[in-house]
Amino acid sequence: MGNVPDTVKHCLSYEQLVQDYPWLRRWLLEEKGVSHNTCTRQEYPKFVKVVEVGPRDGLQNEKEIVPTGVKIHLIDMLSEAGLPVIEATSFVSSKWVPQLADHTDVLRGIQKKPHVRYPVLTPNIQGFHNAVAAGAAEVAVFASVSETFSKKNINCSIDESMLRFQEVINAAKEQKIPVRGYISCALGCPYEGQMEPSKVAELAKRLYGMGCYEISLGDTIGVGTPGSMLKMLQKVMKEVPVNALAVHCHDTYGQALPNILTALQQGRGAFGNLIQAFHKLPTEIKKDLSNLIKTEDLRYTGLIYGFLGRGDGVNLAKVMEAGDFICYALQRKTNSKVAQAKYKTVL
Ligand SMILES: CC(C)(COP(=O)([O-])OP(=O)([O-])OC[C@H]1O[C@@H](n2cnc3c(N)ncnc32)[C@H](O)[C@@H]1OP(=O)([O-])[O-])[C@@H](O)C(=O)NCCC(=O)NCCSC(=O)C[C@@](C)(O)CC(=O)[O-]
Repeated sequence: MGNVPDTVKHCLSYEQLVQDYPWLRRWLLEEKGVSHNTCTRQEYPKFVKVVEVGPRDGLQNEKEIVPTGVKIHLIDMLSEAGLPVIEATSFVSSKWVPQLADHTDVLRGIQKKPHVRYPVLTPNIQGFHNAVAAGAAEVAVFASVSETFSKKNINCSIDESMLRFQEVINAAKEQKIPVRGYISCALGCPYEGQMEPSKVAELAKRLYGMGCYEISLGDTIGVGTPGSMLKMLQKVMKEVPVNALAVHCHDTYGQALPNILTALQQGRGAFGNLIQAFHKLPTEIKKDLSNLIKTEDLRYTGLIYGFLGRGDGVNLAKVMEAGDFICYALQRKTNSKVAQAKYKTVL
């Protein structure tokens, strides 16, 4: 591609720029000897699955208990918006996460749509049994690559957590219930700092080997960059098939979107999201710096770059309505850029 700098070559809207600006086209051709036809776009997967985690991850650390009816309505609105997977709640200890103590009522109260999946988090066999009794048809276990984080989050070592998860996975297999596996701190831990990509890969391999159908790699505190994401994924992809990987990006430093785009360029097909509400995890673990990428923002980018919106049935306006609803219920201002944008006509 001649002397076109990498930054331009990799600019996602390069083709559009060249089309829109004849002087740029002429300059490239005459000065640099580059025909615009030789420039290619970055490739994205044809299909990207969005796992909406707002009702669980977004709400789990709200100090004031959100009424069960609000949670149910939020999930129903997200179902109406056409999102294919909505993580509904967690079957964890109410002493650890009081906000989600109403997990059974939430799961029983929502209007389940036939084509929508509603996974729930289950840290152990007790959580699994409770979840199944409440009607869960899919569950997720959540490990961490950091020993300290594991202790603080689920009160056991990584090895102990694996024994618990194996128990959950075995029971789930018997009932033909699919299990997702999360790995927290894949790009950094609030206690231990940087994590070795090879350790993430090893843990991902373990969880996948144990029977998780998908491994979601969590940038739990949002410290990743496209560079560290790429490095980590390259290791993990050697151990787990690419179509069984997902990313779950927090946006502490505003890097979630570039990190997701980097992952998508490697072929990842799924990632966790959050509609507009602020995201907070147990304050001790995440302070309130971290917030997940907003579904509206991700979807907007996806529509523009073409990796979302190809007849997948997700309605951005309805996702935004759900965001407005939960922000109103929590009396928060949205921090979604798309929701804040004044001019909506482009949508
Ligand atoms: C794992 C435990 C339960 C261990 O907690 P523990 O205190 O070690 O549990 P235990 O086995 O010693 O039992 C103590 C009590 O908890 C009860 N208990 C035991 N298990 C359950 C259960 N499943 N559901 C309800 N109750 C339960 C058990 O019955 C007993 O009750 P008691 O006899 O005292 O009345 C606890 O540490 C816990 O609930 N942790 C969850 C914390 C959490 O949800 N954190 C946020 C998750 S988000 C995340 O991890 C990151 C993610 C996924 O978003 C991705 C990313 O961003 O990286």
